[in-house]
Amino acid sequence: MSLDHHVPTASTPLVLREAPGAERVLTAEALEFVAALQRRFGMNLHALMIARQRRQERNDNGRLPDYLEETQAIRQGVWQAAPVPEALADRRVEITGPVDRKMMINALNSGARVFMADFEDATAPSFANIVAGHANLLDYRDGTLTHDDPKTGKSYRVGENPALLIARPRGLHMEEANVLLAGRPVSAALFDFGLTLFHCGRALAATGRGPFYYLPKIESHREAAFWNSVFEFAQDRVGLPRGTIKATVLIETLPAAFEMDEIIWELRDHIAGLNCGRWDYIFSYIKTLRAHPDYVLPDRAEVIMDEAFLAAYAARLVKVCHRRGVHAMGGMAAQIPVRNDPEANEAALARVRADKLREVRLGHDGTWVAHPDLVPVALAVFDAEMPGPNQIRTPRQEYRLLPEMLLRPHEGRITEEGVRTNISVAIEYLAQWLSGRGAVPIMNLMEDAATAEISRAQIWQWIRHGARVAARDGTERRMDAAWLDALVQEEIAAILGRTGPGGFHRGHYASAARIFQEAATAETLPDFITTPAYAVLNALD
Ligand SMILES: CC(=O)SCCNC(=O)CCNC(=O)[C@H](O)C(C)(C)COP(=O)(O)OP(=O)(O)OC[C@H]1O[C@@H](n2cnc3c(N)ncnc32)[C@H](O)[C@@H]1OP(=O)(O)O
Ligand SMILES: O=CC(=O)O
Ligand SMILES: [Mg+2]
Repeated sequence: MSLDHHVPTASTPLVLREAPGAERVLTAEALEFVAALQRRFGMNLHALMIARQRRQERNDNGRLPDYLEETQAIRQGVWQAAPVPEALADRRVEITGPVDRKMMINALNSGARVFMADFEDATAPSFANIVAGHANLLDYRDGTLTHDDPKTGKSYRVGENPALLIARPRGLHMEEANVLLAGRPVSAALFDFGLTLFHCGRALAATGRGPFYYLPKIESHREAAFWNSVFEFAQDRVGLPRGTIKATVLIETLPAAFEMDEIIWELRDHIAGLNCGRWDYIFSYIKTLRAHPDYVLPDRAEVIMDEAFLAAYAARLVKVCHRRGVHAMGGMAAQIPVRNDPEANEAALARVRADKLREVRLGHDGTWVAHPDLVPVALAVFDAEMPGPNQIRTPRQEYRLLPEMLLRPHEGRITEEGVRTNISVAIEYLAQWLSGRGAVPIMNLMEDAATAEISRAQIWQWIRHGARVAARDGTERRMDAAWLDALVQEEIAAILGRTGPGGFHRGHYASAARIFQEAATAETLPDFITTPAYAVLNALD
């Protein structure tokens, strides 16, 4: 593999690393497109990231999130977004997964209406993974996405009626460290969006099946306006009519939950819906309210969708979406099939079924599943409860969602089991992430970047506020850094016992434990665990 296909100049991006497939993905024209986006929008993005910090400082100084006064007219106005295209009218079950070749084919063939090809929560963003993901999308475009597994002898081909593909680029806070423009890394979000649009946009538009996107981790309507400008610029440049791109915005940060109308308004020509990204949302709740002792959450397992701030947010999302004529998508239950234990498997499926029933009855127009075996489970619920393609026009009793309802914490205990589980999940997940895997089964649950963020943020929050923990021996003790240190050492000993020294080293467990412990004991909660982890991942890649 050589980099001869791309000779850098001062004004073109410099690609620092080789990766299989790069000669097809990182063509001079495609890189020039990414560079054009970066030149035009890089400074705006920088300003938006500073605005995030400023808002967080205000939250840290005692302010609580609230509806914005200056956008009241948008919230109260009678208006709707541009109509959702026919291809997206019925999206009752969407499967998500990393941009791994075999999994993409499995997802496209899963029977779900939509497949979200995820460069974000489900993908560890090594350059190899990212470039391979983009190469897979090129093959999807060309009808050549096939895979022959030498280990199992299984052959994978995309079948008839594949799921509709929606791509999720990385979040606005991420950089692609391996592609520099004028000496600075380009935005990972612009990189992923730019490459997918440049390579696949026109082909998808010609079939009426795209280009469609999920937009992650947006924190404000200004960020939505940013994406809208990116879409307009990008469509003009590749020769697509404005309004061709349709995005579904994940409402997965607490600040964004207060700006749902405004986000739809800013993207009104380019939006198809909002989605309850519940896992990042819980993480964002902890992060946004990190300085406030009254908002400490109980064990992660007790932070459930039908209560407190999560129930209020889901209800608001359905209400706002339907008022504005777009889809209100549900989210991901963490349960996945349990192999070799029929009873545990049935219990997991029952949890997923109950979650999907709650969503469809609340008014959601579709939902997410993490695994092909869960597609029929979710489909059965939505088919039984949702006779039409969606519920956008189904009238519903609406009630006013006050700011305090969107902020109300769950009640429940913090237990030693909860503390130990968070430590174990965070270290195991980070080790897998550093090994190149972004979605992982741990203790029979789907874990990805969002769920792992909750685990590590909870430990930080409990230390910061000296939470009282119900210990195994029946006593109560305060969470502190010294106890965390002892528990991390125990966890490391247990992992070493399981893996042996070679496996421990190869599995990157020491780095994982260090990244986790530093983040959990930092003076200020670090914004994203994937930022320090990315520096390590990129050095390993
Ligand atoms: C918070 C959020 O952002 S949620 C969205 C992001 N997260 C995700 O997308 C998670 C997606 N899910 C997954 O990655 C996986 O299901 C995991 C990691 C949870 C479990 O993976 P595994 O333990 O490997 O699952 P399992 O062994 O049961 O897989 C069985 C088969 O289903 C396939 N499969 C499992 N999940 C998926 C998926 N989401 N998409 C496509 N195929 C899948 C496997 O590749 C495997 O295929 P094969 O039989 O052809 O080899
Ligand atoms: O991206 C989805 C989430 O739950 O986080
Ligand atoms: Mg998320």
